[in-house]
This record gives sequence, structure tokens and C-alpha cells, in this order.
Amino acid sequence: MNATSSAAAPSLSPWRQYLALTKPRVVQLIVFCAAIGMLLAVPGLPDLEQARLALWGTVGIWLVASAAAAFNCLIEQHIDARMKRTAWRPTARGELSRKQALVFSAVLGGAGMLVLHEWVNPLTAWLTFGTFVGYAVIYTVVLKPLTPQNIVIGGASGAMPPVLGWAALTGEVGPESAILCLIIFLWTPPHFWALALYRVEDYARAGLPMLPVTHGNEFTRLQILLYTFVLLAATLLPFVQGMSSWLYLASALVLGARFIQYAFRLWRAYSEALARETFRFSIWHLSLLFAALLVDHYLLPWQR
Ligand code: HEM
Ligand SMILES: CC(C)=CCC/C(C)=C/CC/C(C)=C/COP(=O)(O)OP(=O)(O)O
Repeated sequence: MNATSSAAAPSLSPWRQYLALTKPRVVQLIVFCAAIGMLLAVPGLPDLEQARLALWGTVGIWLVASAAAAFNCLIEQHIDARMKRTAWRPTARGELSRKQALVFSAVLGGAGMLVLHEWVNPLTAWLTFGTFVGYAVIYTVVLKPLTPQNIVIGGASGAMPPVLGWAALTGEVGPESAILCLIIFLWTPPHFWALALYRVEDYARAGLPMLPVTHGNEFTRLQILLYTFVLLAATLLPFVQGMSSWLYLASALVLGARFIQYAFRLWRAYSEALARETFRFSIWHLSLLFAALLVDHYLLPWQR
């Protein structure tokens, strides 16, 4: 389902309606970042016990993240109905009731918590629960309608997956996972504000105080540019800290420079097409950056 789908689109089959509530593409990247956190937490290839933890950790985090997304759709039923980008969602169209969405979210979240608590460890279960509350309640209910800094503060929960992954394999929260968390935290504002620039009318209609609505297009473009610089600096930390070697460093520099280039062009002259490209690139940026961490981890372990 793409961003231009609307309330006029044909209805989805029932199982696709439930799947749509889980925001599968966003959650895929979240789970990918958590899985990388897991694999980086052990020196070489995982042994059998570590592989078991990684498998159940991935399943549990996937389930709870999907539950959080479904809970967000339930809370934002009326907001989603007012925005072109989200009006197609089954909750916004009234095809799934709030009760159905609530039961679905509770079943996924409950199953995920059980998996994490019983088959991974209680620390991962409670950190994941905290992340659920951070996104589904603190961001969605409190911050989103309140302040244009909503996604900066709320972004902390989206940044948690590597910490959850690390905790799943080691039973603790290492400084390395905090660095990965910081990277996603700083990546979130340029990721989201690029989209908010070309979806500004949606957000204004829904009455949400996103940065382009409250502070305008030009100010938002400047913020995006500034964040891409700070983000590039933060992406050097895994190398500085000795977690990764030149292969990751080179990837981080190339990806960071490209993100700055997009942000710089957008800052110089706005166009909707460029804002869309910048948003799309943000997803490539994070995906490839985390992939580079993993490739570096396995290919060049002796270089660190
Ligand atoms: C508070 C933090 C965040 C906000 C406000 C945000 C906002 C958004 C929005 C509004 C979309 C468009 C979704 C759609 O049209 O269905 C989107 C797409 C996306 N986001 Fe984020 N995001 C955040 C954090 C994250 C994080 C942490 C990740 C992954 C680690 C992520 C990955 C993605 C991906 C992969 C897409 C593309 C989905 C698609 O192609 O359908 N986002 N984000
Ligand atoms: C337990 C765990 C790992 C939870 C992860 C939480 C989570 C799903 C974070 C992703 C952030 C996200 C989907 C933002 C979309 O913004 P939005 O909700 O404002 O977008 P919308 O306008 O499309 O609803």
C-alpha cells in the first residue's frame, strides 16, 4: 500500500486489513535494526543458545512492535481518516472496529511479551514493554498533538531496537547499543520531517503541530540540514569506539555525505519531488548503515 492510496481505494481482504494495522514496512526495518543489535553483541557467529535467543528475540520484538503500530492506528482512527496518506487504513475507513483493533493489538503484544519474558529474558521483555508505552502512549497520545518536538522526544522509542536486540543476547544494555540507539534517534527527525514537508496539508487538516505546520517549510528544511550533520558525526562513533573498522567507516561517510547532499539541495530550493526523494533516501541510509555494521563485524573482525 503506498502513500497515495486513499479512502476511495477498494477494500482489503480481512487478513490484509489486520496486516495493514501493523505498519509492516516500518516494523520490518525496526526488527532489522534489533536483529543487527543482537548479532553485534556476540564476537563471532552465534552459538546454538545465542541463535535460539536471537530467533525468539526477533519474534517477540516483531510482535510487540506490530502491537504498538496497531494500537497507534486505533488511537488515531479519526486523525487517520482526515489525512490523505492514512485515510485508507482499515480503522480510518471503519472496516475494523476499535474493539477489533484493540483485541488484535492486545493478542500480538501479549504473545510478544510472553515470548520475550519466558524464552529470552525479563530485561528484554520490560525494555520492549517500555518501548511500546513510549510509542503507543507517550508519543501517540501525549506528544503528537502537543508539540512540534513530538517526533524528537518520541523518536527515543523508535531508536530502542538495537538496545532491545543487545539485551536479548547478553542480558544487559551495553554502551555499544547506546551508540546505535543515538544514531537512530538523530536519524528520525530528518527522516520524518522530509515526509512532513510534502504532507504538510494533511497534518494541518488533522490539526497536528508538526514542524512544517508550526514553523514553516524553510525552518524545517534548515532543521533537516542541521540534523544530517550531527547524524554524520554520530555515525562515526562505532568506528571511534572500536566496534567497527574502515569498511563501516567508509560506508558511514558515503551514506552521511549523500544524506547531507539531499538535505543541502532541499534547503537551497524546495520541491515536493526532492522532499520525497530525501525521505526515501533516509530509509536507504539507515538500512545500509546497519547492514554495513554487520558486514564489517563478520568480514573484518581482526581489524578492530
Ligand atoms: C517517532 C519516530 C518516527 C516517525 C514519526 C516516523 C514517521 C514515519 C511516517 C509518517 C512514515 C510514512 C508511513 C506511511 O505512509 O505508511 C514512515 C515511513 C517509514 N518509516 Fe518512519 N518514523 C519514525 C521512526 C522510524 C524508525 C525508528 C524506523 C526504522 C528503524 C522507521 C522506518 C520507516 C520505514 C521503513 C518507512 C517506509 C514505509 C513504507 O515504505 O511504507 N521509521 N515513517
Ligand atoms: C516495541 C517496539 C520495538 C516498538 C516500536 C515502536 C514503533 C512501531 C516505532 C515506529 C515509529 C513509527 C511507526 C512512526 C510512524 O509515525 P506515526 O505513528 O506518527 O505515523 P502515521 O501518521 O503513519 O500513523
